[in-house]
Amino acid sequence: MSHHTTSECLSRGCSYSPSHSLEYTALQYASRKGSLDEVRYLIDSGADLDSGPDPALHLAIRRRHTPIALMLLQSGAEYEMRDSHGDYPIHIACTVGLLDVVHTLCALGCNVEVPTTKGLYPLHLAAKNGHINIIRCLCTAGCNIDVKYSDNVRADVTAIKYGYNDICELLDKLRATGNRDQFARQLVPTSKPALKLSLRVLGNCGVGKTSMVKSLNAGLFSSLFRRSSSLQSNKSRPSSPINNTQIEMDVTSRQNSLNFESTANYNSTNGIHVQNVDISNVGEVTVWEFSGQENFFPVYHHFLYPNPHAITAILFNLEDTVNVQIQQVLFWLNFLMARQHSDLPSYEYGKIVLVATHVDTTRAVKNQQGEWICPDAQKTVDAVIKATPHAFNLSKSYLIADCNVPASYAFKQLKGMLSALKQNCLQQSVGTWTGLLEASLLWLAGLQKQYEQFPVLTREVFSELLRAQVNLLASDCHICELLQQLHLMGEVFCVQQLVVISVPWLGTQLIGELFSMQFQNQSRVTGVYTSEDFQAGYNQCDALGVLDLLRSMDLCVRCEFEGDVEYEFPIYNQTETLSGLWDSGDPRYRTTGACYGGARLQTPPDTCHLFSSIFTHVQVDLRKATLESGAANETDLYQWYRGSKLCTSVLETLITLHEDASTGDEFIEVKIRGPRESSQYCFHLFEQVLETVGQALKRVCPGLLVERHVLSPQQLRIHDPETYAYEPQVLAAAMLEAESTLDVTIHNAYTDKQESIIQLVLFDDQAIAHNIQWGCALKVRDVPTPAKLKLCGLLDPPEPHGRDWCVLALRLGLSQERIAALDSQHSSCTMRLLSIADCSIGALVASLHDLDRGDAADVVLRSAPLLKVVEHVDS
Ligand SMILES: Nc1nc2c(ncn2[C@@H]2O[C@H](COP(=O)(O)OP(=O)(O)OP(=O)(O)O)[C@@H](O)[C@H]2O)c(=O)[nH]1
Repeated sequence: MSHHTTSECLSRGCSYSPSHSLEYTALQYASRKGSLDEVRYLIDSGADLDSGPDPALHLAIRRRHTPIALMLLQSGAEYEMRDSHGDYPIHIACTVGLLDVVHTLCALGCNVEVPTTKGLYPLHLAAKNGHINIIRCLCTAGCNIDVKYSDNVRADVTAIKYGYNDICELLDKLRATGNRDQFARQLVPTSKPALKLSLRVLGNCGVGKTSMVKSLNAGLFSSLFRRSSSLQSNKSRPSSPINNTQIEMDVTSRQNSLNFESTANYNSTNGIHVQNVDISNVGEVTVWEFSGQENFFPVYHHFLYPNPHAITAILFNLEDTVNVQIQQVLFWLNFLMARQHSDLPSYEYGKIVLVATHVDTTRAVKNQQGEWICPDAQKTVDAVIKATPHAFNLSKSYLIADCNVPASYAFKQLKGMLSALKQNCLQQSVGTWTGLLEASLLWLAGLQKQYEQFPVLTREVFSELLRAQVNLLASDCHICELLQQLHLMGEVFCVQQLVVISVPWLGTQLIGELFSMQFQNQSRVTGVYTSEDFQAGYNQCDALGVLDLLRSMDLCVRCEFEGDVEYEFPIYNQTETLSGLWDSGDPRYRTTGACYGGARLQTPPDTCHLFSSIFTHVQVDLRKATLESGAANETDLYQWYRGSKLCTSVLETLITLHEDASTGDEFIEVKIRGPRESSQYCFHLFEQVLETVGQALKRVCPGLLVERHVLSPQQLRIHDPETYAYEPQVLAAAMLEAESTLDVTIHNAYTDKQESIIQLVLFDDQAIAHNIQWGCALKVRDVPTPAKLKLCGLLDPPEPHGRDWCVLALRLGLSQERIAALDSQHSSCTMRLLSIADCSIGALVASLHDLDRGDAADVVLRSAPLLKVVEHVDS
């Protein structure tokens, strides 16, 4: 131990050990050194946990190795024992400030009122070192707050002496209120689960989301009333929004079928309508109704977080053609799955249920139970299930409803599903109800009134208020857990450092207004606001607060130019593309040897329209990255509607969103150019921009599968309006087959010429090859998780000819025992297999081909990374 640590320790109150003179056991050594693996191994091999005089536990805590200390405690290490300095573990933990360890010690029932040999109590030690959360923990565990140090000093006095007034104040208040026991009891977890179900309702405009929620909300009497009102609304309802002529067109034009605009003949929901609905036999359910209007989609990922207590309903209208129904449902299913982390087990997101609506206006008939029989609905559901084998949480059973009739079979079924989910959750007893949660729920109702105007607090203010008004002893950990529970229940919405205490306000008054068509039509075309401008446009509450919240939700970026602060909202940017943005006549890029390169990011062929709701987030991240890189970099970023241009000294990069008018397919194009001899620079900037774009896509849509197609540099150089894009699976297959990757050349179908891999991705500079690793040589773990999930859909189901995951495992050299051992971890066998397979991507593809699973091989080839930039190795 160094001299420095010695004096530090002495001043902090716990003792100093001349440890090098002691003889340690292996466990003591490993614990002191902080080697978790060694400690685990030694514990497993039966090492004596408590050999002294300085036991492993004491040593680990002194060196602040929390995980080791916790492991030793879990394994039964003795904690009521002094070390060579006369300290108990609790003394050391209170001195150095290991809250988790103190927490665990208290939970194990350790004595919190034992003094050190110098007469200091744990409370004094924590007070002296300013660990207020540990003070809370000790008080919760029942320690005497009036206990006096040997010179007759109380802990609050110690705190004052060392300048920790907050601790003194806490102890004073505790003494004054006399509610300490009640506070402590509130923090004790009960066996009752913290459970409130959520129902998320998604679908295009006018499919019946609002009507369904209203019916769900209707009591017996109002339900009688709703039936008659619905008849009226049907009468007044003009012909269905999509008429027959349009249906004919839909077969060729996917865009038309994915019409996200609402027709004017009903009141379309704006934003996200969040409400509590009390359902008989189920109890309170938070219902989230997501508007079908496209302008709101960019915020939905914030609300589609993992929640095993949720059911998500996707509605579709039976008045549409089957084709349109399928496309709409697939859109929403892909939209949802894109927002799920593919590596989380699917139950984390709850079940997805399809609901066919408007059955009353079709020619469907009812059976004796009152259940609708509708072949069209069946066709749609079958097609959707077939197209998405990897949607593991999609329920096979679906509902058919007239959304305006609450007392019908479909609603009974829906309530049955919610009730079954509740039973299921109760059995698994997820989450723990505490008195604190209960008290907080009551308290929140009052707080919402108090902050009605702008119901947003920082976590810090929330904690302060909660402690002042609910529970003085709630530690940061308690509050963190409480906020997670409240967030999951839909009672609050936490984003970064902010807590929104009224979720309905957030969904309707804030998002519903600010991103409505009406507001967007009046917004500034550049999307750039000063806080005063913003206040003028939205005067319901303080602009700075709102801007802070929107910034936390990544909807705008705060930019400071020479002391002036502006907020950029790519979501409002309606600026047209500037002409001359990518001027073919620019002399810098006309010389021979000028560098050109580009890529097209696409979602898989069977998906469409997933990028529009994300692209503004790409623009947010591009702005942030530009600000972070600093002005020193001579970097300028121009942004317009669906496009950005980055100018970095001599290089130009264009990032644009395109939609193929004939198919509705979308892609993000990234193009770069630089003068001659800038290949290295181009290559690295290009990869960096792709990384930024990729990160933004991942942030919003962690489950989105993105393919990287390569644009022909030959054609980019001559500004050919129709540039050929090489498909990733073609490139990857060619590279796999070639003896040497650098020799690969590929045929350009537009120009009928060959282009080499060096030209395609290395800016015609072979030297760059030293800085990269080719995709096929990467390991299976580098396959993006969404692609792995897709493989699960293909390889999990047992195959009569054994062409499934079992045989794949054998081919990859994984023994039977290994596979069997894996069975207990993940829900999908393929996912387990891919998580441990240590072979290259190329080997995986080869094995899949050997198994005659071209479909699975294709998924890998399309989505595997093309290359990976490795640490700069100078050639
Ligand atoms: N006949 C019939 N009409 C329905 C049914 N469901 C909804 N409607 C009618 O269709 C219109 C639109 O329904 P909403 O429930 O408002 O649609 P929505 O899905 O909430 O639409 P947005 O709020 O725009 O996202 C209303 O006039 C409803 O009365 C149904 O099952 N049968």
